[in-house]
Amino acid sequence: MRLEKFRGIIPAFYACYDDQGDISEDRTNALCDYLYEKKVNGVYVGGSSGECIYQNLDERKAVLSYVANRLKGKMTLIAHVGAPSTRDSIALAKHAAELGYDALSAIPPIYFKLPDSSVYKYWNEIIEATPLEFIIYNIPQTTGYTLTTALFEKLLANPKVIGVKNSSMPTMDIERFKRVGGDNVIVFNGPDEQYVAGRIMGADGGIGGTYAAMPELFLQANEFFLQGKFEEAKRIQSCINDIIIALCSQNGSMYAVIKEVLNRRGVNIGSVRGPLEGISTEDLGRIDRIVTMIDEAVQEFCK
Ligand SMILES: CC(=O)N[C@@H]([C@@H](O)[C@H](O)[C@H](O)CO)[C@@H](O)CC(=O)C(=O)O
Repeated sequence: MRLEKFRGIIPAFYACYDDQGDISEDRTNALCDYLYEKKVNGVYVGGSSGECIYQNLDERKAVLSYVANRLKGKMTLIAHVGAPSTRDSIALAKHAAELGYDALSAIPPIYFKLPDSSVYKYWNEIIEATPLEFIIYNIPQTTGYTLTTALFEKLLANPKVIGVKNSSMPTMDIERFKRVGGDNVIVFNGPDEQYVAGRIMGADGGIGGTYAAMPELFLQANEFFLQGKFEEAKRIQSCINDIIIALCSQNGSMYAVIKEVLNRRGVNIGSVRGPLEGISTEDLGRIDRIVTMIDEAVQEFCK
């Protein structure tokens, strides 16, 4: 029961900028309200989709504050606090704890290739800095570090470690982490393209970078899974994958394209920070088509 609040569809929260590219409280609030109305189970704040890597400490603290002020008590809040140094990660963790977040999460150390002992120490120092529970973030394709089941098991010896957000591509990794952790550990599916497969392999829910562009579809995929309607789940996943491929096939980065999709859906959260590329004029017409794909899929599956 304790972990029930972490199950389901948890969109990775996007960075919300004003027209000058600064963090915008109003636009952050607008994204919070949109996700609340869509009835998602929680938000994962300040991760990859939050462009954490391109924001300074004060900006990241501000985002954590704005989201907590708007959504605390309305849904589950997870703060991603991974930063280049342990010191900054701990500062973010303490800030999130003061704001009443439900759990912390962090990528492993980046840039230098560090041994498992350093990664273990880094995560443990964050975990020990606050009373909050902790979710490990395994995303080898961006960090270059792959969490092993052995290190996962070692980390789980600390009862504050409640699970892993697994963004590696093999769904077998989900099955292995679940095997090690058992029922008292939450495993999140990371690759949105295989949400349904991840659930079948044992994931308890998902945290995803494309969920907020089409929350209705992921919530419905989750429902189909829970109802044992696997044919329908497979069909909606297939539609979602067509949309994700389109989101990733433009001149602008996937996040810039998603932000324009959201703009068309009535939520303006600005664009992306360099070096991520914004959308081009040729993208505009193609984004119209993506919005239509989402609308048609919602009409077909979410009655
Ligand atoms: C590599 C990567 O960015 N993976 C994404 C996916 O949600 C990804 O955007 C999606 O599967 C589309 O490829 C998430 O796992 C990351 C995420 O949720 C986050 O921290 O923002």
